[in-house]
Amino acid sequence: MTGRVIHTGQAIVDLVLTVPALPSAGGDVFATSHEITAGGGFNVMAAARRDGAAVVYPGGHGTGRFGDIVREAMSAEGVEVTQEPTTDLDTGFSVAIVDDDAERTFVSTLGAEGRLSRADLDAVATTGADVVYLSGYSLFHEGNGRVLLEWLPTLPEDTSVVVDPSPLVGEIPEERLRAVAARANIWTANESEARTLAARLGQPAPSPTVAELADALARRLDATVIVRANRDGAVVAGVGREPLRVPPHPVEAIDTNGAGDAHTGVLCAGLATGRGLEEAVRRANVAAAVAVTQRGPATSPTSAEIDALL
Ligand SMILES: Nc1ncnc2c1ncn2[C@@H]1O[C@H](COP(=O)(O)OP(=O)(O)OP(=O)(O)O)[C@@H](O)[C@H]1O
Ligand SMILES: Cc1ncc(CO)c(N)n1
Repeated sequence: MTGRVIHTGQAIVDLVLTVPALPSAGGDVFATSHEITAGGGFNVMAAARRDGAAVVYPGGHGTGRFGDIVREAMSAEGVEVTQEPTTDLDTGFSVAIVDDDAERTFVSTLGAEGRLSRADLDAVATTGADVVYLSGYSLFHEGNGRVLLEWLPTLPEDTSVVVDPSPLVGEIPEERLRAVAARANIWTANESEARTLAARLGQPAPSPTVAELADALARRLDATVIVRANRDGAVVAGVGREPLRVPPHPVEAIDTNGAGDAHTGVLCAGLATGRGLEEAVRRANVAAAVAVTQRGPATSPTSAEIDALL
């Protein structure tokens, strides 16, 4: 059965500034280049669309220049946008400062995206074939997070709920993580955030290998856990199964930004279009590998490109 990817994150604008080095606090520097693009959760949606899934965006989007940018980008990728634009607010944005080592520093603010309501989510009429994607950016946002946590228990039993808890900023109470865990089927995180998550859940540190980390998290969360391990590919773990290492697609990385979003988008697309978990992760590794060979955030390949490389 084919379902849709219901993306409950936020489509916001990225203001990307490339600098030789970050100035210290109070300092000044000229950017060597700049770019204004749709970003944030849009990258996940674009990746899922390109791998052939129907994608629904129930989140907010504003009226103004930034709202126009994200709407145009979502329309170009064929994302179904269910809300009308918010009339009294523009779309939010991230200022992303990229230094010479491609290290990114983000400061983000939500506009219309910060006003998710229960009615917005109910309007999607999620079915058991659909895959719901949740990210830390919305789960740990005060207003949106509360609405999402109230909505999760109302989902059909068969709906897969995929959580990327990034960013695990600040003091996220363990009870909030537990409330998400009560409904989430699949957690996916990069290695450093998987370690942070394990620590928040009381996992005694240090957990030596990625496979052991994924396995420990799967038990703690009572769910399938995927740990993205950069140039080592990914590990899939679950309760009652041996952790499985899914090898990387070997490439020469140029810009790793957006690899995680491409990975998660293609993972969700695979599950929504009826692929098995392992196959979905294999495809996600290929898509993320292609994404790191190109500069920019929404650089995920099409289904045909992934098929050709598998
Ligand atoms: N150098 C590489 N070669 C091959 N595949 C890679 C490489 N770097 C990343 N990948 C692929 O991209 C996936 C996600 O990368 P990573 O583990 O860095 O996640 P992330 O930290 O969430 O990414 P991001 O840089 O977008 O935050 C990996 O699981 C892997 O499949
Ligand atoms: C999925 C995702 N990635 C990145 C950001 C930061 O802009 C966001 N809001 N959502």
